[in-house]
Amino acid sequence: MFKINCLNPVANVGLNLFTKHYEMVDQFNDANAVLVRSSSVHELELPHSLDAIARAGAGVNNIPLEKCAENGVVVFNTPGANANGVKEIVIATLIIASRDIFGGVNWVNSCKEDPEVAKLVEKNKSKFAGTEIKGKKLGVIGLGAIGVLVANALNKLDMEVYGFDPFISVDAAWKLSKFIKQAKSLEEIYRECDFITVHVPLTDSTKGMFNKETFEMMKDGVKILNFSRDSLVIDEDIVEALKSGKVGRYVTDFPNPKVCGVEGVITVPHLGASTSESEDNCAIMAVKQLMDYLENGNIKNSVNYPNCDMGVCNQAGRIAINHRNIPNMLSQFTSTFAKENINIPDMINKSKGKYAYTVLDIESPSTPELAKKIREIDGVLKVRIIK
Ligand SMILES: NC(=O)c1ccc[n+]([C@@H]2O[C@H](COP(=O)([O-])OP(=O)(O)OC[C@H]3O[C@@H](n4cnc5c(N)ncnc54)[C@H](O)[C@@H]3O)[C@@H](O)[C@H]2O)c1
Ligand SMILES: O=C(O)CC[C@@H](O)C(=O)O
Repeated sequence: MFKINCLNPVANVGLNLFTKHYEMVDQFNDANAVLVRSSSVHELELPHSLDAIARAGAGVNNIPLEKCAENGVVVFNTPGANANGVKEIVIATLIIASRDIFGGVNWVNSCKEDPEVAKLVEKNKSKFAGTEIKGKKLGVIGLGAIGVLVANALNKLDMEVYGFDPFISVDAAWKLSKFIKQAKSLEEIYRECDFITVHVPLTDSTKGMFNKETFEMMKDGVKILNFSRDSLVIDEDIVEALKSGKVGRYVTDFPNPKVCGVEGVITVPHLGASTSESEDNCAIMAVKQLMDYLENGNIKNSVNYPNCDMGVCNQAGRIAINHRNIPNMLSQFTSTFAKENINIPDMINKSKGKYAYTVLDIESPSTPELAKKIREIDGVLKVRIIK
């Protein structure tokens, strides 16, 4: 029986895929696998029972990836599963940010007792006028699952779109419309664009990328949208830039005390992926990936271990090993089986950075004694008997 803990509510359409071999548990410490959305795992001790964490979403900055890898815990995410949800909210808020729609709506609500409200509106509406997005320059930073959809969609709404992503995948490049212009540097985006939307992960190199110096390069009144992560932006600097008029509007999906209520900031309560479609897609993908890992040892869409697909085991036994990516590991695994006179008809070994993963199908059922012998090899981080 596999024990599953949910750190955040995850859509039932995903949870319902778990079969009778799975049990939901309340405690993180009792789990073999964990489903999480935005809750932080950084502060939690990883129990020995834990084999995998699946992030029902894209960003994994709430999970200690290295600590998990060291403990043989595979971390999954669900690439692209919520990208359309984010694309749609970016389009909506970009249009909202181009006029003072919220200012106007709030003002009208404050006039609700006035019997002359209709006349008042016609007299005052010019205070809330803005510009159209057609023909304006949009910079899209990060052309992954979300950035590509955003760039293509806003180009179809007649914006002149510039994209910047030095690490763009072949897959994403195929999906990008030929009308998207390639920016050669971030600086080009900062200097040229009227609107900038950012779709990169939060990493050491992207943290604080919107700061005093970068705001100085931008056009006066530039409108910035951040549906990626809070810490990409230095709050004190953007508040200053909004006050001076350098930045015209800041749309953020990550409200915090420094930006909430500041004039020119449109705070959205982390709604980027909050659509039933996105939540269902993420839950289904996360649960399927966990089940395939727990039942078959296969890895798909991990962010700290390599992908690996051995299908369903049709031999007598299967052992899965999470280990360091160092010399001499494979020969030690195979010689352990050779000493027991056990044949290995099939195996796979993959690596990703410092970590590697090996699955061996063997001609007799795996035993705890065999698993113990493998676990004792220096560099092995976890051994699981799949069959
Ligand atoms: N607001 C929400 O609810 C919500 C939902 C989904 C994702 N997100 C955030 O959006 C981010 C992007 O999501 P995605 O699904 O598009 O991820 P993705 O992995 O498909 O795309 C990220 C892209 O950023 C690029 N990139 C990385 N560093 C870069 C840099 N320094 N400059 C330019 N490009 C860089 C990568 O090459 C990749 O193409 C996630 O990491 C997450 O933080 C937020
Ligand atoms: O789970 C959510 O609602 C947000 C997910 C989003 O931030 C992500 O990175 O995928």
